[in-house]
Amino acid sequence: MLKTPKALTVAGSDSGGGAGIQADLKTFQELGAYGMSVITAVTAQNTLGVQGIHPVPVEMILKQLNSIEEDLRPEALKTGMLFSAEIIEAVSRHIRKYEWKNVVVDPVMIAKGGADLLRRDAVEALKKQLIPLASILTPNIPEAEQLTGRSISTKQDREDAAKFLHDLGAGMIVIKGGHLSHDKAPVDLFYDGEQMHELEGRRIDTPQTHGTGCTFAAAIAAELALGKTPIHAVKTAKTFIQEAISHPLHIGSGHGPTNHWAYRRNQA
Ligand SMILES: Nc1ncnc2c1ncn2[C@@H]1O[C@H](COP(=O)(O)OP(=O)(O)OP(=O)(O)O)[C@@H](O)[C@H]1O
Ligand SMILES: Cc1ncc(COP(=O)(O)O)c(N)n1
Repeated sequence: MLKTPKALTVAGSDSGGGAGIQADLKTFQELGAYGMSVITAVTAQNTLGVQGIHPVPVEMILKQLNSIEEDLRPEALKTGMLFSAEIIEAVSRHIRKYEWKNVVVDPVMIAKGGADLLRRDAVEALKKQLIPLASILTPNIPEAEQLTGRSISTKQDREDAAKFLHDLGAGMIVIKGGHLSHDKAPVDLFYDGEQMHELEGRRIDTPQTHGTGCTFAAAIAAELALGKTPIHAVKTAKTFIQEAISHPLHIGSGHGPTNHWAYRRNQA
């Protein structure tokens, strides 16, 4: 019997469906991994912004993790919005205890509209507890600046930041280029612990970029669950997000979601 690849997302729910758990599950499905979720926080959210955040109690997060551990152990997992130091510590302890492999950490901090998705006092827990467990860490440029305490403007700065994060314990790092200035291509920098690779992209001038980081990290996790190598996984994720941004859905009147089925449609 063929084994079904299973991928888990540990993240916040986005009622608007463009980011968080909802974006992750759609991405897993499109890439052929069976998707599972542990919800860390419920957000009331749409394309205009975040209207409310309700963190899930830690005991309930642990119950969700244990239910999956006992019966449905994933081949890969992805973390997104973790909101507090308490949640980061509980999730990290679980990953360590059960030696979960293929851990993609998207260090979500601030939503596109400016809402805090991670408490400021939780950054240290992220650095100390979770980053050392990351097989692949995927900060955007402002997140990499927060984690390294350095400002990042040049390519050399991005390479130095990737090395700094590797020294914190992350196995591999992708510094995403979405936040580079608008006249620049959104090149992502992938550091595999030995070599730097540039993941080329074409900038699409659109406001429909809600959940791009979630989708990108979820695509990496799905590919790792399918048994692909890290370099293959990040390259597929880059193509996946490029297609998803290139074929927007025009939903809502703010930062709309990307189009998760564009990749598969273009492969067909
Ligand atoms: N306008 C764009 N055109 C093409 N690719 C883009 C664009 N914006 C982002 N990307 C790509 O999308 C991926 C996610 O990058 P980004 O820097 O937007 O992450 P993020 O800020 O964490 O996203 P989010 O916070 O929305 O989840 C990267 O591969 C990046 O290069
Ligand atoms: C639950 C959740 N997780 C992550 C994001 C980040 O996505 P974006 O930066 O596009 O708002 C979000 N808005 N909501």
